[in-house]
Amino acid sequence: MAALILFGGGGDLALRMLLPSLYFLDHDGLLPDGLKIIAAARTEETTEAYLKKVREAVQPRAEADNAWREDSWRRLTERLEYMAVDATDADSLKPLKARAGEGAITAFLAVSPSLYGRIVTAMKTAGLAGPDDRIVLEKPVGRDLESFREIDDAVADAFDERQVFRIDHYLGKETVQNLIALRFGNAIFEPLWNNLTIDHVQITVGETVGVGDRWPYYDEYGALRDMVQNHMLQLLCLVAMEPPSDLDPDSVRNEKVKVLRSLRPIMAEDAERVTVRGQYRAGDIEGRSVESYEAERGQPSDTETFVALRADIDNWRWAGVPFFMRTGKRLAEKRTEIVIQFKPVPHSIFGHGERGDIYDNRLVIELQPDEDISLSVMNKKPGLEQRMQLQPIQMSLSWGQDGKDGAAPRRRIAYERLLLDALHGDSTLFVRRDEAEQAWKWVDEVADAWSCRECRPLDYDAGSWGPEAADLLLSRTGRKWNVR
Ligand SMILES: NC(=O)C1=CN([C@@H]2O[C@H](COP(=O)(O)OP(=O)(O)OC[C@H]3O[C@@H](n4cnc5c(N)ncnc54)[C@H](OP(=O)(O)O)[C@@H]3O)[C@@H](O)[C@H]2O)C=CC1
Ligand SMILES: O=C1O[C@H](COP(=O)(O)O)[C@@H](O)[C@H](O)[C@H]1O
Repeated sequence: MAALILFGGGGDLALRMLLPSLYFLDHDGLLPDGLKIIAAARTEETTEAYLKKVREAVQPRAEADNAWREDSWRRLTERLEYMAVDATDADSLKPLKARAGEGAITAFLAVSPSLYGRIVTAMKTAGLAGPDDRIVLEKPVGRDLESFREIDDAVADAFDERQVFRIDHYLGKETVQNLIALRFGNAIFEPLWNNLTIDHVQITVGETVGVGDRWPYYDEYGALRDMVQNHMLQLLCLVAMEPPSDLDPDSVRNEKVKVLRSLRPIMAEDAERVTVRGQYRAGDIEGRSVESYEAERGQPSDTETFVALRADIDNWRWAGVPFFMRTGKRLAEKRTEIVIQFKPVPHSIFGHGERGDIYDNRLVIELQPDEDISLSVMNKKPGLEQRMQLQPIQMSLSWGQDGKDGAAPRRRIAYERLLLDALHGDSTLFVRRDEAEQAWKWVDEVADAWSCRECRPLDYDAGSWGPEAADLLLSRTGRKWNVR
């Protein structure tokens, strides 16, 4: 019988994301028959007390989706138990091994990455790293290339690469997978997907939340390492990669690595021209006053809570097409989107002026708050005017209403897909070692460029779209952000 072990089973990630995901999977009958789930952390508590906490976390979320059923909850509780263990201590893990039984083990490390090395070593000693076992690692693995390699070497000492599942939860998001379907399941986009037709690409991950209590972690990492190294570069790879020969994990990941290897390094002399660092001061968000990062942190800090960058991909497909990325905390909106901005028509036959009424076509892949893919195209305004009037319209390419009773399907938590794939041993949506290495290499160069130039973060008001310099990054090249 297989077992899933959640190290850090009482932590924020486990209670907010992993256990609700497991509830939904069980509710939908998707968990493997007989799968045991063992939540493990150091706190001494009974399974009963633990289940009470889990229920408090899961029930409101499931009710909000009209998916709370007592019999589904009972089914989950029959397979879920809690064990108090110190995961860094092999002796403490031995009873866990006995409880997990003989089947394959999937261990999810929802603990601080600083413990990964010691935990995998203890797992190996305790017999929890057999050839059929798997390990799932949460990001961030390391703080730079060197520390990534140090941790990953310890992991590689216990597990083969095929057993290691490095999570980037953005890859579990439905729209991110839909991007793969859009690009490679349709013939119409591929001929346009290059520097002949595309002017530039924008990737925005805006958050309204602040850093808050997470500052001890965040202050050491900042937005570059927390978001760009992983989520944003993964999105960039999926937009920019060549068509893989199939959906085999290595075929897809080989293509992503090629993109990362083609990223032009950002050197110290480029830092001011192609990057912007920011940090929020106090401001208003959604009608509420919020404090500055410095106040949350309790002292001044040089950590960036906002980054905007221009990335260039030096290959045939993308030569001359800038990829603009921006992400930040305490921005005006919670909004994640990828914008593919097409070039203008070569000559306008409509009206006067340089371009007449024409707006350039734009494909917007929205991940949050809504999931949607829309293409803006020009259309004739209805009417009998002498001169034909045009208007842009948005064509939504979203998936259809194919849920139960014709309703839209439930929006799944990204971890549902990823947990299921890890349990089935499918690593397509996980990050391979060389991918993480290349991403760290590029990010390290940006961080080095900043420290060479002593680039301090620029202030921005909470509730804005970041420092003005982020707008200038585009306007200097005659472009602008889709949302400002
Ligand atoms: N929270 C989030 O939204 C996100 C988190 N992550 C990553 O997920 C991981 C966990 O984060 P988060 O849940 O926020 O952290 P928390 O601090 O909330 O939880 C950590 C958990 O680890 C347990 N733990 C600590 N030491 C040990 C040990 N030696 N043996 C067994 N269990 C231990 C703690 O319980 P106890 O003290 O009882 O041992 C606790 O249950 C981190 O890598 C983080 O970067 C990534 C993306 C988002
Ligand atoms: O990994 C992380 O992601 C979240 C944003 O995730 P989302 O799914 O809500 O977009 C971010 O808040 C956090 O700082 C980062 O560690």
